[in-house]
Amino acid sequence: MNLEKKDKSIAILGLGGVGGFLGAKLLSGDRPAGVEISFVARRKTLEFLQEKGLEFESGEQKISIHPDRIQESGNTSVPFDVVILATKAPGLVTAVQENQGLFSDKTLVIPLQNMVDAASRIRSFVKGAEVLDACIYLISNVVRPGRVKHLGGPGKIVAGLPLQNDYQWFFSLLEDSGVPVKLTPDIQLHLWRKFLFISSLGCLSAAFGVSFGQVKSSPQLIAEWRKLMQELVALARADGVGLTDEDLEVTLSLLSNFPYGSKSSFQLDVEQGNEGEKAILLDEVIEKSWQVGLRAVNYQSVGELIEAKIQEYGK
Ligand SMILES: NC(=O)C1=CN([C@@H]2O[C@H](COP(=O)(O)OP(=O)(O)OC[C@H]3O[C@@H](n4cnc5c(N)ncnc54)[C@H](OP(=O)(O)O)[C@@H]3O)[C@@H](O)[C@H]2O)C=CC1
Ligand SMILES: CC(C)(CO)C(=O)C(=O)O
Repeated sequence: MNLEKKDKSIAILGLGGVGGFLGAKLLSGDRPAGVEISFVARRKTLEFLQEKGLEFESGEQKISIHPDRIQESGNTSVPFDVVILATKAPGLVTAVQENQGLFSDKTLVIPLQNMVDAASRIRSFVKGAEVLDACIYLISNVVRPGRVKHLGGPGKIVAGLPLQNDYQWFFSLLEDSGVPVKLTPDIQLHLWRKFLFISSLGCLSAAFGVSFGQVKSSPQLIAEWRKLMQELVALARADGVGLTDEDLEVTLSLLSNFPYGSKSSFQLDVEQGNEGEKAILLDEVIEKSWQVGLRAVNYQSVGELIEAKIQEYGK
């Protein structure tokens, strides 16, 4: 890859499943000398990274990785060329607000949360930086703070088209590091299709305490899942995004890509008595449906079951 004369800098904010995966890929790949990579972390993750670096496991590969710089979240002052946002959805806006030093009007910002509107929520806090709608196809979890295990998925990033052409070096670097990239004008459709899967299956599996395999083998659960997806399709259409019944069938078929015992991360959170990304995956679906005159009654029903489970497991 040819770099321009000016050096380039990349910050990853949030070093969990997604941030750790990308950090490990970028740092263990064939990185040109002019590219600096920094981690922005907090609490136990920060301590572990400072002491031991990032421990990353994928299949047979087990590596320990040290970025060029590790910064404490909330204590950042130098703007970067690219900032990857990899916190969970509920903490996204706060993380951005408390790290405004990372951004300038020359920065490209890539939020990777499972949300349909992450970019628009943070745009006013990033000092005129360009923010791309984006998502990542991956299964990668924190084993303990600072230690990340990649379980599956290519880590492919799908993003909207940047307004300027200045960022090709970054997308080439990702590709060269083994992270596939697709830039598309249809990013809203991609985000909604992903959300269709993550939100409906996450809520269903959390509400009934079932693995993906159990869902697949139960006609009754599949019927419940369809009802949730129909409510999302209606909401997407009200939002001007043309999800179709075919998207719903494709989403159903995605279950075959997962091992029988797979669980959604939302279900794992609920089983720990945590809300996890409930605000985005469930509460806002109900609220936004209401705002456009739809009644997401099936989401409301699973919401009650999930609330009871959080109370039960949280005791
Ligand atoms: N994991 C996956 O395979 C996939 C996840 N996603 C989505 O990507 C997003 C991230 O998920 P995931 O990586 O699993 O989440 P994790 O919880 O594993 O990682 C989030 C990390 O962000 C850190 N963080 C939160 N707030 C801040 C802050 N203010 N400053 C610095 N660090 C912060 C957390 O630290 P702390 O522990 O201190 O809170 C944690 O280390 C979610 O929206 C998820 O739905 C999408 C596709 C796949
Ligand atoms: C479905 C899965 C495990 C993989 O994309 C996921 O990301 C989630 O549950 O949030």
